[in-house]
Amino acid sequence: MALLGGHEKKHKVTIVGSGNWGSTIAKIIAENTRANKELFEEEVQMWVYEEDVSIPKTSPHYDEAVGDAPQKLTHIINKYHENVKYLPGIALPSNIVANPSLVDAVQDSTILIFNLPHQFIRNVCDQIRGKIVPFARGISCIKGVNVSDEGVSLFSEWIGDGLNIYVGALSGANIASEIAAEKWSETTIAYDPPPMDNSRAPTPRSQSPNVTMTVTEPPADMQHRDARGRKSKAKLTPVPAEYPPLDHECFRTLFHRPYFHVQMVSDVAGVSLGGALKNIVALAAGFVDGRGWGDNAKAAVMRIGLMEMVKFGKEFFGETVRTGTFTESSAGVADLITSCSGGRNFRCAKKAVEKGITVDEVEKQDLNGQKLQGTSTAFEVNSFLKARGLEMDYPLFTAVNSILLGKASVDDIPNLVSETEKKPLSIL
Ligand SMILES: NC(=O)c1ccc[n+]([C@@H]2O[C@H](COP(=O)([O-])OP(=O)(O)OC[C@H]3O[C@@H](n4cnc5c(N)ncnc54)[C@H](O)[C@@H]3O)[C@@H](O)[C@H]2O)c1
Ligand SMILES: O=P(O)(O)OC[C@H](O)CO
Repeated sequence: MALLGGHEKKHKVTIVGSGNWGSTIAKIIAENTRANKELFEEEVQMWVYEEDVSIPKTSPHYDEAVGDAPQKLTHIINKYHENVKYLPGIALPSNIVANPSLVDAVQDSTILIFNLPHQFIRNVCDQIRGKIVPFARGISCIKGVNVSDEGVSLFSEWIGDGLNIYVGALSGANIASEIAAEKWSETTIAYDPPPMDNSRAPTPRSQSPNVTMTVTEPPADMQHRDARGRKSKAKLTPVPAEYPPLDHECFRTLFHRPYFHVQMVSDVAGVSLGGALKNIVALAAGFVDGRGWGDNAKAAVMRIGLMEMVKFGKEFFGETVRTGTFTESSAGVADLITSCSGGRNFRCAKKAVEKGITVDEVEKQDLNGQKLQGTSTAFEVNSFLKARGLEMDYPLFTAVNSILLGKASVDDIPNLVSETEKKPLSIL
């Protein structure tokens, strides 16, 4: 029987991750699957890294009979429709199912949303490799880059290559707590549909989208290209014609809300790098603010940081990366501004300088299990630059890493970045 959208099957969506941003994105998606039942299964699976959590006395869900006794986080989310640890005070739609089993949560899902701190993604992908729908497509909401001996890669591509699926990227000026409270914001989704998705695959014999199903191999000329324009390593399987197309319109419908406006673009590298590298700049902004230097100093590190973000993108991902993604989209300059105003990296770096303690110590004391991405990204990007003798070409990124390691102080920043003042302005 054909469904309303003219397709026999609907997409099933799983959110892999349930932290501050993961739970917020789950809320957005569950509202949209409920509103677009012709395209999506209403129920949304959310994989939760299981923990024992005590409900605080101040919570409306505190039960005298249970008291402070720890309960499973998945049980709490499914019973009270609230992630009391990572997104307290926000009602989650009842069509979100918190699932502690990663393999079970992703089973039969045709859309996978990866949303967890980047240090955990490797282990997660290892567990689900070969256990997902072969024609699934993904979106990575992770703000970080993957650095190895071979070089630097985007998490969207790293996940896609590992799982043999295509993965786009979502990033923007998106402080989760504001969006969860339905305060208006914008985001950018980079999705560059594989060519085979434009000429749909024949309907497979099996009626169930399980992993043993055989699907026709795409012709060689349908090989997808990665963000650097090279042939993608992922061996993609076409999406069967009985599903709604997984195109810009479909993803916009899945993510766009009246309070969360979506711009669709194709520059996956620019969007991903914007989200990852701004975290290093936000630490710098926190350092100078914590030192009491005020808005002029903060604007200076943001200016230099933006230059280094664009330079890094062009130098290591080639001309396919668009300068406009950094200077015009929510994933670029807008995210830089919001992160340097009220993000966790900014706030923790500021407090570290004010209190004379390390950023890691503030993270442990203040964030209740949430994870900063800027500290590890600063370290990873520095190892990558150092191995290539390029530290001095990125003086702000290098200064942030040196301050984190205790090898430089905030007072050194003006001298460390002063070479940038001698550079001529580029003509755009
Ligand atoms: N929070 C925000 O405002 C925000 C906004 C936009 C993007 N992001 C990005 O989204 C990504 C996810 O961030 P978040 O804010 O949802 O996470 P978070 O900082 O709230 O991190 C905690 C999450 O990590 C999980 N976790 C802890 N130990 C784990 C383990 N060993 N294995 C797997 N998971 C484990 C926890 O269960 C929890 O879900 C990050 O890349 C972040 O930069 C965050
Ligand atoms: O709180 P942060 O520093 O992880 O930043 C959150 C978001 O990335 C802002 O867009």
